[in-house]
Amino acid sequence: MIKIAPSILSADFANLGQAIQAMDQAGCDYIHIDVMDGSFVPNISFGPMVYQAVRPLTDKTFDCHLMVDQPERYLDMVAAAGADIISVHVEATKHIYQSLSMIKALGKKAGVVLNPGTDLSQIQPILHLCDLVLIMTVNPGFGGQKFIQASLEKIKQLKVMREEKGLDFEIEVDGGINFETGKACAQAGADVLVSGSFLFNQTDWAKAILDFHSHIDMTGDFI
Ligand SMILES: O=C(CO)[C@H](O)[C@H](O)COP(=O)(O)O
Repeated sequence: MIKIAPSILSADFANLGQAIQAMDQAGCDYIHIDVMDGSFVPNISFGPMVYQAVRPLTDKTFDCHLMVDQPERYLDMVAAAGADIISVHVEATKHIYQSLSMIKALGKKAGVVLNPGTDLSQIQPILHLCDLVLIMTVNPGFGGQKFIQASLEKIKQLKVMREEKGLDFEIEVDGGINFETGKACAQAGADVLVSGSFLFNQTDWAKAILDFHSHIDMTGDFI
């Protein structure tokens, strides 16, 4: 079944803990937490100390998206602070093989992320190290942007690559995800939908998560 990962970038920061607990109760699968450094992306968000503060509030998987240059510098810290999946941008490091190996050595699931303009060929040599591949469906840095339709072809190609190589990493998508774009991504091959502004703007989060599932159920071929 498709997994739903609320991006807490769209939460009310004055009540961050409550928002995470409410999404947990609403039935989400992962909690997606963006770490932005103001350099790799033009925005600044949460750091390891925020992970540490909210970690005791839920048992859900913390899905850490590192939007930072030289992510190797932060792997120890986010791992110790409670991240379960740690994803690094292939564009942010000269040493992607080493970064993924370090994440694995820390006992965490390793993910690689591709910006919309990055070709899948960039990650071909390291796919066997990945538990998750995150396809950005907007340019990273901000919530509330429009889904980039060309991402669908990339998701389809990645699914084919996974089958051809006999691998089992999850395919995650992030940016502009609503019921329609989420359904299209699931049809293309996505396993995990990150949703920020659309999900947080719904009045009933539990219903919205169920609705994500029912929208995707309707197609019948990926549940
Ligand atoms: O990584 C991100 C932006 O860089 C996000 O996870 C972002 O929060 C997605 O938000 P939305 O669903 O509103 O597009």
